[in-house]
Amino acid sequence: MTDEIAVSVTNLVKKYKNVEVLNGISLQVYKGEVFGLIGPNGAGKTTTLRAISGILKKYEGDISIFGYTPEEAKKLGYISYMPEDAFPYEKLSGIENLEVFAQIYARGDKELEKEFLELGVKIADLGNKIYEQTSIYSRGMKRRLMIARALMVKPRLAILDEPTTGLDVESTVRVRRIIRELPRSINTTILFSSHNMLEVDFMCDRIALINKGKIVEIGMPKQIAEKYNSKNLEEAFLKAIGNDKSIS
Ligand SMILES: Nc1ncnc2c1ncn2[C@@H]1O[C@H](COP(=O)(O)OP(=O)(O)OP(=O)(O)O)[C@@H](O)[C@H]1O
Repeated sequence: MTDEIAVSVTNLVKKYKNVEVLNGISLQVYKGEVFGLIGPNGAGKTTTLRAISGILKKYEGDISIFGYTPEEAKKLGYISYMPEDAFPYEKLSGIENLEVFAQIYARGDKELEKEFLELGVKIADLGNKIYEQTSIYSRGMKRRLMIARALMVKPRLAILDEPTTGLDVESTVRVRRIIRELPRSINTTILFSSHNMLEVDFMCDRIALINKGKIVEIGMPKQIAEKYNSKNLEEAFLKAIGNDKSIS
């Protein structure tokens, strides 16, 4: 991690038919960081990630990705985004799915394409199943393939929307390990979302707690827990939003 800023979001506001779903999000992610955007269902995580990834174009406020607008950064190939509902092409095998993406990102450089593919196979870690059609994959296998696809191209910024949601224990542990360990070796910054406040301690350098379209806290998980004199982030979150009466 360095002091260089990878993502800077200033006063991000998003309205749908005059309803503000993001009301003034500001955050910064440093280069090389694993940064978690954590909050309950409907808090605004996906909307924030879609704006940062250049998919959501209409919003108020400023977003800068390594000094570029999200759309510019996307065109430059700096961003790799995995949506919450990312699915492989079911008619293709796992490796063919990776090949399609490797080709696009390598932009004609055959050596680079090979390098991406090798890394993708390693991250997915699906053994011989990588050669089988993805229609037979379990949910966890599909998710691992999608994460491999997003990370194998060594993007400057990988944005993963709820990478562990709905996975069983084994797949969750594997995915958490990838997110925790890979960025350093491939020089990537990771921004991901989760509504599981208990998993992020292990995964993140820093987190932002988001609720009802607002950031309620930003910092290292341990510091936030300590600030609210809480044994974990879930408890700290409830205290931060003024709902600590529910804790016995
Ligand atoms: N296209 C849309 N039109 C209207 N409202 C929307 C639209 N997309 C999102 N919203 C609303 O914006 C709010 C934030 O949604 P968002 O998907 O960003 O939350 P989230 O934190 O990612 O939730 P989850 O954990 O359930 O995925 C919600 O109230 C949602 O209903």
